[in-house]
Amino acid sequence: MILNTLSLVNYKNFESQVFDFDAKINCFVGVNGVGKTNALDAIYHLAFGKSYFNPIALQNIKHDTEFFVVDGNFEKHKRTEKIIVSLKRGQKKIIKRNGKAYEKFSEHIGFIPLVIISPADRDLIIEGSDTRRKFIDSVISQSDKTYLASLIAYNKVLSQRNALLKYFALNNTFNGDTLTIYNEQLNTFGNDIFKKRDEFLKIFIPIFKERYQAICQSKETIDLKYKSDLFNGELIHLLESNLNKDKALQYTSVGSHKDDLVFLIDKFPIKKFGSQGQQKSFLIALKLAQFDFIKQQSGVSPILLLDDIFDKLDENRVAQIISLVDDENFGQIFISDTHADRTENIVKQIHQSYKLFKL
Ligand SMILES: Nc1ncnc2c1ncn2[C@@H]1O[C@H](COP(=O)(O)OP(=O)(O)OP(=O)(O)O)[C@@H](O)[C@H]1O
Repeated sequence: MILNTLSLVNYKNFESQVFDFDAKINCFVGVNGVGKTNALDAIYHLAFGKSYFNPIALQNIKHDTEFFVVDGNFEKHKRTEKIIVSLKRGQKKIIKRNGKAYEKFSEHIGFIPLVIISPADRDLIIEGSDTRRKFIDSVISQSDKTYLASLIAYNKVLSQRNALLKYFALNNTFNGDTLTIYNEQLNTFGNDIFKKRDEFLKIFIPIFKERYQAICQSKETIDLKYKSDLFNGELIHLLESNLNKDKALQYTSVGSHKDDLVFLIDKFPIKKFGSQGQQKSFLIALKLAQFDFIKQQSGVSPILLLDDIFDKLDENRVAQIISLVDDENFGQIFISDTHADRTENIVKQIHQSYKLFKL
């Protein structure tokens, strides 16, 4: 998977910009606030139809302008694929592949395999469990369309069940029949989600551990565990046995929407006991494992976006990451960094062609 050219019109701080990329390594360098991350985000936008950093679509349009257009020419399986994402104020976002607009954006997900490593990944460690579920979900749904469908269906039934529990409490009433229907539906979709998350993590965790050990050279041990209510039994039974609690809380307190990932370093939570460099190494390992998994599933090397990853890492860890990128069959890589010299020195050590874009 290669992005050959990228053209931006009114995308964040870019008024009009065209990039002609190298097939291997591309570096955006420049001072703070010049648009390095925005350039990476534009590439992310082409793969996922949305920004990685700013979920409010309208805020990605350049201030005081009416629309943005992000236009990329990719090469996949030796074919040219033109992806255009555009948004005009007051209208719906449009994603086109080779001139044809998608009816459902979810159909596009996975078409451009891409992994981003960014300082914003820290949210995976410090924020709530929904951030970690979104991470698992985004990895699985890049290679499994039915997973995304189960997830959407599960969330729909979940909000209906929660609304019903609220209605019961508000009107001091109860109707077990409607609840049973929701329980059965949640059970079907929830079991499917649990099975897929479990299967995915059984493959993913060993890859992740290997990646971490390669970066830190076995100085510390880390672990990643899947936590789910569904390890304690079928969801339908859990929903039944928690009914009184759910009625009191007025929401569904068990199920796949409570799943989490536990991150440990030397058996303790990394959030509290990991140093900044260890946390960063953990997140990079997580994302590199995501890269490996997607590559394994799709047979295509995802595009790798490395946003500001060299800060806070010691020379050894940077060297390890470089040798990983050098040794193995990585595809195209985009790097952003404030230090042009540092970046150039680093990429020179990788025996691949590169282009440096001074913004
Ligand atoms: N909708 C928008 N319209 C205009 N400018 C925007 C918009 N959204 C963000 N910006 C500008 O983009 C700039 C930030 O760009 P970006 O995050 O890409 O910087 P960077 O080069 O990665 O900086 P750093 O080195 O600090 O990480 C800011 O100046 C911000 O005001």
